[in-house]
Formats: sequence, structure tokens, C-alpha cells
Amino acid sequence: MLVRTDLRGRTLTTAQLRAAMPRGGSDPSAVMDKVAALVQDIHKHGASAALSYGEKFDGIRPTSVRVPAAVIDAALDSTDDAVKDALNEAIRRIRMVHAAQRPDRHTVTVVPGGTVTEKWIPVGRVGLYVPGGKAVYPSSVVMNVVPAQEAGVQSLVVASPPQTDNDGWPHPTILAACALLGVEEVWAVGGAQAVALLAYGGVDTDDATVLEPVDLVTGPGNVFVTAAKRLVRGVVGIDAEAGPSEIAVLADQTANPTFVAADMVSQAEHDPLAASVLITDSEELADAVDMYIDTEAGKDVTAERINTALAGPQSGIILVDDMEQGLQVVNAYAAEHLEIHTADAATLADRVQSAGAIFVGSYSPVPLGDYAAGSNHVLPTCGSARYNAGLSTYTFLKPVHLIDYNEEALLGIADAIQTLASEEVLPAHGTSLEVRKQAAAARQQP
Ligand SMILES: NC(=O)c1ccc[n+]([C@@H]2O[C@H](COP(=O)([O-])OP(=O)(O)OC[C@H]3O[C@@H](n4cnc5c(N)ncnc54)[C@H](O)[C@@H]3O)[C@@H](O)[C@H]2O)c1
Ligand SMILES: N[C@H](CO)Cc1c[nH]c[nH+]1
Ligand SMILES: [Zn+2]
Repeated sequence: MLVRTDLRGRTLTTAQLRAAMPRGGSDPSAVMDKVAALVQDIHKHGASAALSYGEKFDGIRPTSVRVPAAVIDAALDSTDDAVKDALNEAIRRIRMVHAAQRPDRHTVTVVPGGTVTEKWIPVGRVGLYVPGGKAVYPSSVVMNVVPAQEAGVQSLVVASPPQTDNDGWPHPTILAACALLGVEEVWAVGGAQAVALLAYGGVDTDDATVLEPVDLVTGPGNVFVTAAKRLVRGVVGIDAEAGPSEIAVLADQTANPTFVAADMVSQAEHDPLAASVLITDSEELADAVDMYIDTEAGKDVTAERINTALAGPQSGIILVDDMEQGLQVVNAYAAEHLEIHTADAATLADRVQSAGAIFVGSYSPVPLGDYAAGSNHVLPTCGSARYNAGLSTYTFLKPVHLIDYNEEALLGIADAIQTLASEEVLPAHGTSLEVRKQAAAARQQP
């Protein structure tokens, strides 16, 4: 049975609401000291230190960080046709959505002769993290690579943990997904050590192959990956923090309890720290969801993770008076994934302010988005959807302004600029305008 929190009849401030939410130990600050020491070590000792941490945590040391091309080709050859077809269909849909995100360059004519153009420049080199600890994630290869490609990134590297049953190389289906997408640079390194190596770079085991550092690290991962991303932010760019999975379901008495419960269990199976939360005004639904979870959940190989995640302080059922209070809870919680199973799901979905992705109605379950809706599954966790969005083509683009004024347009605003510069006591700024004014005046002299 999930822990219940009864908010009915209570009016809470935002801070009180947040405090009342079930949230667990997926906060990276809990492992920050340990991960900081690891990141420092890799900054100092590079690839050999990263491989040593891999040996410790993943149980194997590959012969090199960079995966040889022949290993990637062999992985594609040995991949089942059904898996290749499924990956190709997912790639097709995800590419459609992310290609449509590419923003246009646009120019604003501020005054005659004075324009500001916004141009989108792709990040130069990116490091895409693909998890491979408790489960392996070929789908995350697609979710990282496709938006980077659609943004026009020229240089990208995928990093994923070494696997004991693949000679220390990343999982073969991860390599196959890279091959299908035309990715040639793959590193066999995982966890916090992967993030640190991507940020600082190094030299491979042959003492010759340079592992060039990247400009931006993206991708999901466990709490160690998330902590490392927080630590290297500034040395490199990072995307939103996409840590252990979360699902919140907002549901009323019209919801199908089996659908709701199955979707909650689906995210619990990622990690013992994963969170599954039901927000409902129907005790009957809450009881039925509990019943399903008690009798049906956790019969598969992932049972232990599911049971731990559902029993943890991060999971539970929140009872609310009605959908208005439900929406307040939803916005305060800011789930990575929000499913809405109510009579008016689309209307409520439009009113949600904070969620990584919103799944509308009974036939848009989170696993659809995990693999093949076309949307991205790398989404902000731990409440960061209040201020961050999921991975997208925009993540890999920088909007840069081109400022182009002619003399007349500049002189038309010169006095205002000089006034402001003088107000800020920055006289050299004013001089930049003054010399141009004087040059113009000199030309007017007979
Ligand atoms: N939010 C999202 O968008 C999203 C998407 C997909 C997956 N996820 C999450 O990604 C996570 C994947 O986790 P995972 O563990 O399966 O794979 P992972 O690749 O993130 O982590 C595995 C690595 O963790 C390191 N590690 C393991 N134990 C350690 C320890 N005690 N100390 C230091 N490092 C250690 C190892 O080096 C290993 O390579 C899950 O939590 C899943 O829910 C999130
Ligand atoms: N639900 C995960 C994001 O939290 C993504 C995923 C990949 N594979 C299955 N699920
Ligand atoms: Zn999932």
C-alpha cells in the first residue's frame, strides 16, 4: 500500500505544499562530497582514473576509452531486425518533432538603418550521456543524438558505462543505436567519471588518441551522474538535471485504476530512488490503485527496484478536495512526467505550469513518450521542472544577436547612450559615441 497524504480541507502555502510532497533521496547533494573527490581525481589523472572508477563500480576495464569502429559495426550486425526496426521508427518520429523545433533566424529593424538579427549557432562539441547501470538505454541514445543533429552540432560523443558481458564496451544495442544514427565516437565510461572525462578530456590508453573535452554535457543518469553534472557546470554547459525517474498522475473517479497503477509501476522500475505519485480526489480510485499495486506489481525481474521505489518516502497517494487543489499540488510538485486521467484532461493539461512533459488522457502513457511518441524523454527531475524544460533542439543552440547600425542610425541614438553612460559613470563609453559624432561633424565642415 502506498503512503497516503490527506490534503483535503487544508489550505497550504507553496512552501507548505512542497514540504508535504513525497520526495526522496534522489537529491544529488546527498552524494556531492564523494562525487567531488572523484571529479577532481579525473581532472588531475584523466582517462586512467576514469577507467579505474569504472573497474570499481562497473566491474570491468575496457582496453580503451574510445570504442573501436569495428566493435560498433559488429554490434549493429548482431542486433535483431525487430529491434533495428523499432529503433528506426522511434528515430523517425523523434526526428520529426525535433526538426520542427529548429527556430528561424529573424531580423528586427529597430530604426531605418539599424537592425538586430537573432541567429542560432549550434554548440561546437557535445557529450551525450547514455545510462547503463541498472538498465541499459538505447532509447536515450536517440533522445540525445537526434536533437543535437537537428541543431547542427558538428562534433558529438556518446558516453555509456562499460558492460561486463560485452568485453567492457557499452551494451551492444546502445552501440547499434549509435551506428544507426551515424555516431562514430563512443566512449566506454559511465557514471560521474564519464561526466568528468567529457568535461576535462584526456588521452586514451594508447597514450596517443586525444579525448577532446566537450562544450556541453547532456543526458539522463542516476544520482551520481546528476551530482557530477552539477559539479562541472561552468567548466562545460549542462542541460537540465535529469535524475531518477518520476511520475505524477492527476486522476479523478473516471480514471481506469489499472492504467493508472501500471503507469506508476512503469517508472518505479527504473531505480529504487524513482518516484510514483498519485494525486486524486477519489478514495475509491486510490483504493483500486493500491489493490493493483499490492497484487500485480513487481512480479518481473525488476520487482526489487519497484517495491523499494513504491515503498520509499518519494512515492505515495495525495488526496485532494477537487481538481483545483489537484492542480496546485501538481504545480508545486513539478513532476518529470505528469499524466492526466480526468474527465476534462485536455483542459486541465493547458492549465499546468510545471511539469517536464504532460501526458493527456488514458491513451498517452509515459512509456509512449519514453520510446516513440516523438517527444523527448530526457526530462527535468526533483522539482526542477519549475524552471527547466526537457532536452530539445534548443538545448544545443545558442541565440546570438548580430547588431548592424549605419552611421545615421547610430547618431540618432548617440545622445541617449551618452546620457546613460554618464549616469553609470563610464565616460569611455560616452567617448565611443563622441568620436563618431565629431567625425561626422568634421565631414560637414566646408
Ligand atoms: N530523467 C530522465 O530524463 C531519465 C531518463 C532515463 C533514465 N533516467 C534515470 O537514469 C538513471 C539510470 O541509472 P543507472 O544506475 O541505471 O545508470 P547510470 O548510467 O546513470 O549509472 C551507472 C553508473 O553509476 C556509477 N555508480 C554506480 N554505483 C556507484 C556508487 N556507489 N558510487 C559512484 N558511482 C556509482 C557507475 O559508474 C555506473 O557506471 C535511473 O535513475 C533512471 O531513472 C532518467
Ligand atoms: N522514463 C525514463 C525517463 O525518466 C526514460 C526511459 C527510457 N527507457 C524507458 N524509460
Ligand atoms: Zn521509463
